[in-house]
Amino acid sequence: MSALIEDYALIGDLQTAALVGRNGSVDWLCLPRFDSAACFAALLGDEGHGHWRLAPVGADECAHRSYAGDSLVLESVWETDAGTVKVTDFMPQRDRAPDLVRIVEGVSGSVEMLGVLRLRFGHGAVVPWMRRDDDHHVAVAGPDSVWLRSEPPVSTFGRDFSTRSEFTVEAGQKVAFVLTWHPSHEPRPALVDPHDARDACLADWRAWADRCPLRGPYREAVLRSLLTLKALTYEPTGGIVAAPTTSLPEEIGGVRNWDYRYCWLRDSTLTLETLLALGYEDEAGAWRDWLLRAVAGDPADLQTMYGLAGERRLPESELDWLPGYERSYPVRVGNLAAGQLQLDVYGEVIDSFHAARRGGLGGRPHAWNIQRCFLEFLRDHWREPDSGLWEVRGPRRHFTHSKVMAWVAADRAVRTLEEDPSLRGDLDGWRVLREEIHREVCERGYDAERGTFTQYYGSRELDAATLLIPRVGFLPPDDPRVVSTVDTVRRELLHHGLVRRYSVECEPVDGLPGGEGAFLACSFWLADALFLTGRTKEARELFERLLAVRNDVGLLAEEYDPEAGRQLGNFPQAFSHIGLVGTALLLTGHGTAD
Ligand SMILES: OC[C@H]1O[C@H](O[C@H]2O[C@H](CO)[C@@H](O)[C@H](O)[C@H]2O)[C@H](O)[C@@H](O)[C@@H]1O
Repeated sequence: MSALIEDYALIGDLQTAALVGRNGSVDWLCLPRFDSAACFAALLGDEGHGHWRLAPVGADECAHRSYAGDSLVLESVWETDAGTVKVTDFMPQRDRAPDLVRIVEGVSGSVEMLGVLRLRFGHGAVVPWMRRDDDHHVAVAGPDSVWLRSEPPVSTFGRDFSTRSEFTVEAGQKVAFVLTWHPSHEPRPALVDPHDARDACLADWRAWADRCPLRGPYREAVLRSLLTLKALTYEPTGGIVAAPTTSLPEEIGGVRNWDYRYCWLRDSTLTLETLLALGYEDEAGAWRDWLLRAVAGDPADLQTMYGLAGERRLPESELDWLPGYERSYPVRVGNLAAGQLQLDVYGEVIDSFHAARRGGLGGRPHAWNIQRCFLEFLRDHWREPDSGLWEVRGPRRHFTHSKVMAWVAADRAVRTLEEDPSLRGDLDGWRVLREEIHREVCERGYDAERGTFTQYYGSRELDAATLLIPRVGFLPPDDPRVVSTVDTVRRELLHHGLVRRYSVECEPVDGLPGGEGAFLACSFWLADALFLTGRTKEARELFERLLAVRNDVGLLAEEYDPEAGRQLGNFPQAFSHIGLVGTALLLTGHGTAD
């Protein structure tokens, strides 16, 4: 039986990230980048697919754990009959090879410890050769090499295709393990001092967190979300991944298992707006520059997602040797949705440029050219059906949310021109375009009989994405159509107090078998819509309910099964954490609808 998704904590070095279970096992780690093959893939299989457990002999789970202050340095405390130990796990921010550091510290008594390391490169498929070299245990297979050492050296030996470390820690003693990856054709990189690295790592994260201006009741939750969003950033390029995992299921045992280790324009532009709203201009600027590089070219070739450096080919395939999280099969890498037409993306990107300008981020001369090209593309294509923000794998439709976001694109472009007449653009033509889209959405996307915006033209289905209509400024919050849409979505998509993105009961629009949990980002959007339509108390209650869904270290997956009380989907997911920060800002008077 795998650990629960919410049993994991995240550590990372701004180029990749690892998931550490409450049982002391690192069950997921891709090296050297987020989108590289995993060398620990037990998350999607079992220990034989690679993991590294470090725990007192015979103990199941740590007694409690937390991050050291506002950092990504994880401290797990183990209480045993023989004494107490603390294990500190982190990945030093990188200026060289990636390291995973685990420091065991005796707190009281004398505790026997066991480390079991099973490296399985190639997403759990490749068993490396091991050798000893210069106080290290070295694993090599093909392009990958991993070096393990401990300070002080402890008894470490091979058994059953694993590397075991057996030692005892007394109160006050420390044993530090450092696992270092590097390309196997290169010499071993310089050694990192684990204790100095810990201090530096803590100082870096704290300095970053200190820049958050938000005070008050939600500061701790917001900061953890911000730290998580920052941890999903690939620092060398400024790209931001949607989540560090692939194929954590949206339904246990189901097929809705996708690879999120890529940079979605939608998720990332929302991350940028979130960071910018809190003054994190460096990250926002790095993302904006990433975006300008990634999307350069014909606007018709715009993808919904890219690789960490803007790579375009992300072919989807199935890893048939991995059984999947709790047998949720297939495990996929790559993502077919990259090539879908999703019209909302144009609106999100242009909106983020608009937010960046208003947030004081200095312009880039070619940024406006790209927006103009996008607008011209939309003018010719906005009437086409698309796959929508939910990336349905069924037929393309005229999704109401996609058209609303096409309106956002035109609206922001018009407003930018009005604010800065020195820019070139077809102001009159774009005003007409904005008006045309608005009229059509109100005529064809709104069901007057039911009193609600619908998922797509002519459908009776609902879509929680229509909750964003007041947030993006398409209609004012007190418009009766907005108020009744919020009520209808709340009545029909609410599932044990949280919101489903759409109904999957009868003939699902997404073309996929099976169901899924409540969608956490949509649940935050309902809280926003309730707040904007004046129902502050209900908004706050829903927000508090959502805060309670976070795991013990403040992390959220994509979805939640309220009946089973379990998190579902890739973890931790940027979309959910963006939702959390957005709602907290609204509730505390720091955010506004556009
Ligand atoms: O459910 C079907 C789709 O699910 C994934 O997309 C979802 O995650 C994206 C990243 O967070 C988000 O941008 C999108 O709105 C979500 O629907 C998956 O990546 C798709 O391939 C899949 O069709």
